[in-house]
Amino acid sequence: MGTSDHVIEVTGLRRVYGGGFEAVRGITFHVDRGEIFALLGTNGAGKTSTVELLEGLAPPDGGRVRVLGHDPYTERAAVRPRTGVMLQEGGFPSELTVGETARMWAGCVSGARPVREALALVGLERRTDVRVKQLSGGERRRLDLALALLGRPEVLFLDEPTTGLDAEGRRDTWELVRTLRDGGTTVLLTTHYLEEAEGLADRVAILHEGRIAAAGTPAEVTASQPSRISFELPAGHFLGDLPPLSGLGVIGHETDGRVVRLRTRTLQRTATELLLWARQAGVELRGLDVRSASLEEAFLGIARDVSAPRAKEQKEEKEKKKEKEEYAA
Ligand SMILES: Nc1ncnc2c1ncn2[C@@H]1O[C@H](COP(=O)(O)OP(=O)(O)OP(=O)(O)O)[C@@H](O)[C@H]1O
Repeated sequence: MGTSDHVIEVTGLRRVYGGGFEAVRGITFHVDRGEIFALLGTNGAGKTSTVELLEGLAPPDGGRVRVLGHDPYTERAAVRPRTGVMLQEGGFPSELTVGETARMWAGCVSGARPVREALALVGLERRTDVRVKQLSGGERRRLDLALALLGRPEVLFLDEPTTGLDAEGRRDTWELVRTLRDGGTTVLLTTHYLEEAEGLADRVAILHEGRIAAAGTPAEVTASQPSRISFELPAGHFLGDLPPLSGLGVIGHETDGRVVRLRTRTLQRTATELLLWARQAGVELRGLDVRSASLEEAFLGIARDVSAPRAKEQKEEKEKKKEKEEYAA
């Protein structure tokens, strides 16, 4: 792996499905040892298509993947024993019990941790004798995770590990992922729970239509989006009574009855000016709420920004085609 601490290295990666559909369109990123890296994106953005290439389940149609310094597809034997994989669909024999399934799996892994320990990590130690088919959806996800952990992997791939889990199950899973990371495991995961990714991931990449639309720490990604301030207009006051909004650094506003919502890229300045005005006017700003953009807002903003020019292009193309057809007729 050279001197680099990049446990996962992805360069110009492409995946094209039969019929020519390009699901992954040249993406580049890396994950360092002991990092939690979250791949986020709307449905169909290309997350699973990417993770499958990292797991060595298919060869890329362009670009390069390295996991622990090896090509996960052509050098599977070198990579597989050091990685743990939790797919979206586990698919193990449903007639076996939890314990039998885990023992069978452990038999295929060298240096496996004790089955009891793996099941205890995910809170399934009391379900050892239950048949897999009798488990709830959330319990199956936990069993998937226990199996991925059996080989004490250095790198863990988790594709939507908390889908189907209740709030407590999700919290426990994230806690476990954090503990594994603190123990030096490198984790690459996908999730639809943006709030949780924000608290958990060291770095994220937002995929949109097969491309990386934004990447960095959650703070870096959210910094590109405006902050928000909302409050209730004091009785007897109107929007026009506030100092000129552009002078406060406000870049957009809306009202809903007496509630005012402001957007700003200079949060401290706008909030300070607003509070100074309130003090001078001797009024209270009820329901005052001041907040930086969340990862969810950044996510929606990015999806909108990337889609808007595409939608415009498509509309123009349609109009041109219509004009041509009318001309031909
Ligand atoms: N085997 C396949 N053949 C053709 N197209 C596929 C195949 N698998 C996935 N796709 C398409 O590739 C695109 C990306 O799919 P992918 O499953 O990677 O997205 P995702 O980001 O994981 O979505 P989700 O959040 O819904 O799981 C989608 O448009 C999907 O329809």
